[in-house]
Amino acid sequence: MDRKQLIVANWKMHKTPAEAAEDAAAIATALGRLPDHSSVALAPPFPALVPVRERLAQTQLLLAAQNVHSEAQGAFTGEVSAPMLKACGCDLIIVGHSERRAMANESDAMVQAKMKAAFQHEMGVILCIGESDSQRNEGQTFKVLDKQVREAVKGLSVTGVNSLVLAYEPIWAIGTGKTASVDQVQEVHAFLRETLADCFQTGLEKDLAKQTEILYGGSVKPSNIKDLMSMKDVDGALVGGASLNPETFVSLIRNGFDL
Ligand SMILES: O=C(CO)COP(=O)(O)O
Repeated sequence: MDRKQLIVANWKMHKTPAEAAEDAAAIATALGRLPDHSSVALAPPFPALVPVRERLAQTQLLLAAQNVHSEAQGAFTGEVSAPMLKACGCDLIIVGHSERRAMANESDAMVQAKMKAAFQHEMGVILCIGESDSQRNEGQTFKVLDKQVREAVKGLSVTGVNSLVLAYEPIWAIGTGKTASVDQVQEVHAFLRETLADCFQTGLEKDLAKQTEILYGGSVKPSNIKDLMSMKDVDGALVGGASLNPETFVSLIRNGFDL
């Protein structure tokens, strides 16, 4: 069983629905048919999900949401639930992004509940984890990541493991232009693969955990994606800034997938 390659555009709080739909169509047209085992997903802001989905019909591109609430419905002003995102045509949900952990105080327990909601409604999860600058400088990187992974996947079913993608995003590398070195990234990804397998008991779960795609995120650009993806345990990227311009993002994908 081979791992797949995946490159995801996280558009964060950028683009109106019309702009997002136009850019999605431009990306899909420029890419054409993708090789087997290589996928691309777009994560626009909530209001753009449906228009982007419409433009992605008949294409292989996947649609991702940037967040989800753990409950299916209720008095949660400003929140969006998993069944709503499913109805918008989402394939994946980004959960636990460091910006949400910092801005909205999302705890590991909340992240876990959000993941469960996504799986219950048959969507995949891109689980973001990563250490801060001070945690790395204090030698806490592996301890922090170990806790984030273990707390998030506690009680996860086989189906859950099967629908999980990890995204290692060191906070100090997000939007800073400071990319982690390929050796730093490989070291962390290998650690994450082992840690994830160690979270499960059965052979099947452990095998699935070892096959989990692990993406890197943090100042990924067309110029560094090839080197990052040449590392053994790097299966793709979660891209912020360099995904906003369709031409730049398409060239990043071409370099990453060797197209
Ligand atoms: O946070 C990120 C993707 O989720 C990374 O953002 P940048 O690519 O802008 O550093």
